[in-house]
Amino acid sequence: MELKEYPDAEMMMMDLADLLASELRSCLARHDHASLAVPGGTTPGPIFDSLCATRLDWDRVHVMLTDERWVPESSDRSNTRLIRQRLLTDRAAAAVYVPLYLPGDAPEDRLAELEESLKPELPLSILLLGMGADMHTASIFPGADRLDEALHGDALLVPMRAPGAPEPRITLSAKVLRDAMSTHVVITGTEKREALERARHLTPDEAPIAAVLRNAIVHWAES
Ligand SMILES: O=C(O)[C@H](O)[C@@H](O)[C@H](O)[C@H](O)COP(=O)(O)O
Repeated sequence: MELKEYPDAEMMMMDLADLLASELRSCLARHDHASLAVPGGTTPGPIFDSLCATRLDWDRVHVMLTDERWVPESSDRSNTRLIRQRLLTDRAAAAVYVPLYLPGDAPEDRLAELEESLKPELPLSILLLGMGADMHTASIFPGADRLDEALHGDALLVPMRAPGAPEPRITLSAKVLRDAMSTHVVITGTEKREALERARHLTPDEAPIAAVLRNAIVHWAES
């Protein structure tokens, strides 16, 4: 794992947007398309605000989420809604969106279709992850009902229910996350920095973020 510390979060978000753009450009120079997976939650919005205005061949970029809360897009808990509003806009409106949610009562109802549309995107070219103070990443939560399958199984996508998550989730599995060509984790604040340090000495079953740290660059700013 490599840790990059920044003087402040604003600078970190701008730098990360530039870094993701340059990785996308170099991937597009070698392949006909690039796949970019991004988290939802509260941290990455400013990265999206900057990245969406970047000049690149967005129509060859396939964008998806690392995980989704199983709520309709009209909900303000929807990560799809977040990236439609803040990433798939401006120049990036030309990107191809690969969904991680389809209307249905439960993630299990639409799992097969979602997996089919994900398959051609793998391995992911560029993966950006968030992390919770409980050391979850994507929606792979400690104590989740299908944690073992998400960490150690062959599935690409796993439905999840966890004490720390108010609604059912769907998440890329650790296998998909680990196979990404380039992995960045973005975190802010002292609590998450301490959680990261703890995770480095724990197993993925205790600290799911540990499953992806080996090849990741972690970007951190205090605030
Ligand atoms: O849907 C989600 O919640 C995310 O994709 C999740 O994995 C997120 O990255 C972490 O929970 C951190 O969330 P914050 O950035 O809100 O702290």
